[in-house]
Amino acid sequence: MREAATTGTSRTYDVIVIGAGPVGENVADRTRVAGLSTVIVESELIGGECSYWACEPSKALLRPVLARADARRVPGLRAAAAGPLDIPAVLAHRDEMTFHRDDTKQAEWLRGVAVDLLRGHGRLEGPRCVSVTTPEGDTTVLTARHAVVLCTGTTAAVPDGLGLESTRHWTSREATSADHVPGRLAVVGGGVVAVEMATAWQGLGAEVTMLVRDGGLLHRMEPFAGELVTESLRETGVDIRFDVTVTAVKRKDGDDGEVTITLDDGSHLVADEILFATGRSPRTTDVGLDSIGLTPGDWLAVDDSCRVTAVSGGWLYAVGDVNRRALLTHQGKYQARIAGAAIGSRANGEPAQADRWGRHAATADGTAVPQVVFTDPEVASVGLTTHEAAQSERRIDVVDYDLARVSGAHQYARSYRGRARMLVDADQGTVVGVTLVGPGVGEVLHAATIAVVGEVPLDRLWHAVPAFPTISEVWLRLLETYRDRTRTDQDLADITTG
Ligand SMILES: Cc1cc2nc3c(=O)[nH]c(=O)nc-3n(C[C@H](O)[C@H](O)[C@H](O)COP(=O)(O)OP(=O)(O)OC[C@H]3O[C@@H](n4cnc5c(N)ncnc54)[C@H](O)[C@@H]3O)c2cc1C
Ligand SMILES: NC(=O)c1ccc[n+]([C@@H]2O[C@H](COP(=O)([O-])OP(=O)(O)OC[C@H]3O[C@@H](n4cnc5c(N)ncnc54)[C@H](O)[C@@H]3O)[C@@H](O)[C@H]2O)c1
Repeated sequence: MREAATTGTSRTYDVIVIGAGPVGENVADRTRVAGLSTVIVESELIGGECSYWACEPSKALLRPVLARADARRVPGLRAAAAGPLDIPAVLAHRDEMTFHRDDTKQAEWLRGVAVDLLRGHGRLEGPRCVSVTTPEGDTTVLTARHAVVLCTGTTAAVPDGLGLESTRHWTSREATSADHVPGRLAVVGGGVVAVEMATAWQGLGAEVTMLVRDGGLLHRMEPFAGELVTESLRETGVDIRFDVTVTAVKRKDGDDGEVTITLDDGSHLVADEILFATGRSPRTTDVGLDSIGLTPGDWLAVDDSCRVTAVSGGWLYAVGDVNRRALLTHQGKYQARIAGAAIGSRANGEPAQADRWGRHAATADGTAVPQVVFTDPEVASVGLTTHEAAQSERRIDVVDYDLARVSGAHQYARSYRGRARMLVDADQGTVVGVTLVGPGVGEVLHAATIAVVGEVPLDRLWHAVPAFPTISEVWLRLLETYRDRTRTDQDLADITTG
């Protein structure tokens, strides 16, 4: 492969990546490993949303809250963990985890893997052509020999019609970077950001009210997940109001005053801050989609190798959040490894292995996306939910187990509350979905992911023995429950007679 070529303010590379979030970084690494000269364009910070305003800071805020909740359930620790959290220490830890929003180390990493970095805003100017406007206002034109990869991620979506353009409010960025605990925080939304941020800020001392338009929290997951999280948030003092819509938001005395929120039932709520955790929009409004016949602001549909399906010539890829397949860092990085390898093979004239579970197909996006929601209790899921299974053609058996009956859970916490569900494809005899809700279940999830991705027959899973006494023993209990339930009349006759 050829190295980068420079003429004046024009440069040619094999691959141009726009957006140096976790996904763009991984695409660039993989195309470089495949021997392709690669440039990455970043308009803000290398590391993207995840490193500075999403995964990392949110988990740094949540960790002390969840650790304290866990400690309070361990006999002998309750009194020691009764006190308030050391807020300056928590916020300082959060700032360390986000490197004080300094991306020097990430830039060094890019240099180390021989990826060129161009800071500025990238825009398509037609097939394989990208212009980059630097912060100083200069423009560089880049041409790609093989591929342009859009990894521009998403921004917070807020409702129209509330005048939010001129009313100070929080989105996920402010909720993860605030430097003080608000007295009263209203959280609009009932999805993942809403429940995590309500957990964090209530735990840090705010009085949180959740305003949820729909009838439950975490509505894309198994209903018992949202129910258990609701119960627990309410116990910690969060006021959760379902089936309400915000109709007006007004701040007193300009930017600094309290905010009055009007709801569609005519009631009002006064808070110090209001967080809109109401989903995401793709960052495609200003990336030159119109120059290639696409609509600015749209999500970018891709095939399993992450090639944009609406563009001919096979040169444009969209990887990570921006393709809407799974808005999760780990899944975007998985796509990045696959797309990077596919670009490498295609550039070398080799056919892509894009069949199901092939090297160049992000097959797991459709069957086995793991997710952990860091609430108390945690929610961990992979594969199908019961609702999704009902839409499929498959014959599915649903197996439930009360996690409180697992020995490891008893050891983990007194009065452990949790629940597990396993979905079995009755014809294949394999696990196609697992949801676990309970303290500490996040670390148990990967076994489920392996079972689903590996399509491990239940007959073989019996030989995967969970250590005693761990929460993983839930696997044995789920298998036993399924076995006992699916015994045939003949089996039962054999048992009673012999
Ligand atoms: C509060 C919150 C918590 C989350 N927690 C988790 C979690 O615990 N686990 C998890 O898996 N996921 C989590 N997510 C989701 C996760 O943040 C995203 O899935 C992930 O950041 C997507 O990575 P990405 O690289 O596709 O996009 P991003 O991280 O958004 O990065 C895109 C990059 O592209 C740059 N860019 C955009 N347009 C241009 C342009 N025109 N020119 C140059 N550069 C451009 C941006 O500046 C940015 O750096 C969370 C999200 C939120 C909001
Ligand atoms: N731990 C994790 O893995 C983690 C943590 C945070 C975020 N994320 C990812 O980030 C993505 C975005 O999360 P999110 O919570 O912003 O989105 P979401 O789609 O999960 O939830 C959005 C919520 O806002 C509600 N809503 C939408 N429009 C509304 C309106 N106009 N008024 C009132 N309510 C409205 C929806 O009903 C829903 O409850 C998720 O897809 C998730 O995968 C992951």
